[in-house]
Amino acid sequence: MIRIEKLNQKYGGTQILWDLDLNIEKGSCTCIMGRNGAGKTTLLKCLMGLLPASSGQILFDGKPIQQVAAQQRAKIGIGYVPQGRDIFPLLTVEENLQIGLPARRDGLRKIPERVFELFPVLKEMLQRRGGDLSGGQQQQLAIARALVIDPKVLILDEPNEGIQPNIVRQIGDVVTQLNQEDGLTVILVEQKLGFARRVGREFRLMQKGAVMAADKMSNLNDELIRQYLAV
Ligand SMILES: Nc1ncnc2c1ncn2[C@@H]1O[C@H](COP(=O)(O)OP(=O)(O)OP(=O)(O)O)[C@@H](O)[C@H]1O
Repeated sequence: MIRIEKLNQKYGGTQILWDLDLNIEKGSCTCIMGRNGAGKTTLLKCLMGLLPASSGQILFDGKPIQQVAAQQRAKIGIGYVPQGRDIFPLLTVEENLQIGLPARRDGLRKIPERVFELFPVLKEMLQRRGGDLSGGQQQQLAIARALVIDPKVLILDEPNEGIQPNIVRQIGDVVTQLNQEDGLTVILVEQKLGFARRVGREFRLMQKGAVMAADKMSNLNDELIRQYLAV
């Protein structure tokens, strides 16, 4: 579904991604892991078109997408939940959710009921301002907003940062449901090993801007953890 080949990215003169290769199969749930500064967020931003790549290829469903503008990538089915959530604090929950509707490929202009099945709290809070929600509720809203576009792939950047444990569990359950019941392909940048193991079915380990190891989550052993994740 997503194939990245020899991707290079630079911030000014500093190269962050180095000939990065990544392959994501349809229906998979993949955790991208690595120490701080390994380039995980930079990779997602390149995938979303929020940062230009200096060279390399990004294929989505077999087609190169580098020329597709960031705002068009939602329309081709890439749902993105950025680090820090980025919901609109002055808009209501309902307005935050409606923003994604024009990007739907099927023309539906109503928030799908599935979103409220997954996040019932949002239904109760439709008229509240986004900025008045708790951090955990804002994260749920950010995920719901990405789902409103009916994505083919859902990309989440550290969805559990600064969120209380019971909401982290709920978010994990929702991601698992989306992947296993709805067949949605999921890519998750995650630092917390426990969450990654519970939710991810595959892993990719990054170091210095490249993917160093890729396998099923059940094969994430102590040696790999020591080499690529331990601080
Ligand atoms: N806007 C920027 N300008 C210059 N350098 C940047 C910028 N954003 C990130 N970097 C650098 O790029 C490198 C990779 O950062 P990135 O955020 O992609 O890493 P990460 O693996 O997501 O780390 P973290 O887990 O800390 O979010 C880091 O060295 C960082 O300092």
